[in-house]
Amino acid sequence: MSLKGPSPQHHEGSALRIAIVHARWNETIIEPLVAGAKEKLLACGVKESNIVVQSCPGSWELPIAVQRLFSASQIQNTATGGPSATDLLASSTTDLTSLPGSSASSAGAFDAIIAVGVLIKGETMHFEYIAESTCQGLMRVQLDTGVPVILGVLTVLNDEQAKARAGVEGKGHNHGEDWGLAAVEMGVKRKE
Ligand SMILES: O=c1[nH]c(NC[C@H](O)[C@H](O)[C@H](O)CO)c([N+](=O)[O-])c(=O)[nH]1
Repeated sequence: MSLKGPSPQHHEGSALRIAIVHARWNETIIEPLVAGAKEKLLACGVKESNIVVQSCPGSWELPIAVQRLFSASQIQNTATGGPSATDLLASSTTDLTSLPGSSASSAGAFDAIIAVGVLIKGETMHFEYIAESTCQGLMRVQLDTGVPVILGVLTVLNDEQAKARAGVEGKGHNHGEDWGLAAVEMGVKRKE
């Protein structure tokens, strides 16, 4: 067993509804990661009809793409102690629920969300800024909503590292599988 991977546990996912939100940059890596996560969801009993897959342009958009799955009333920005989204809605003169992406979607029914992106270091500092902001943003969404958001964002220094973490060309291990298992575990625990 790898020194690094999570120690395996089995959790039964037949009652879970899971969303996978993935970026479209570096799609030759994204695709196997998403497939690996979905394979493990199904292996744990999650119904195919309860797995929703959506995409966004890049990893920078992942936090807002995940957050827009929730209605404003499901987002409590308790992290800052500020007014909840409900308070803001009540005081707002604008009907925020009419804004695109703020519809009271059925996202509240999601038991966990997997956010998948592949960031590959280039010649500039762009990588660092996106990586930090995306990770902080996804952490904030999960704490604001109470719905586990599994961090499926690879932050690698070159293509070879990305391939090894997606199990591409028979190399390494597909981390998407770990993210699928984590989503089932956290989704089950959220319902306990
Ligand atoms: O998902 C990624 N987005 C990337 N950039 C796009 C970014 O996520 C946004 O989509 C874009 O800046 C528009 O907001 C990447 N690089 O720039 O290298 C990358 O490697 N991976």
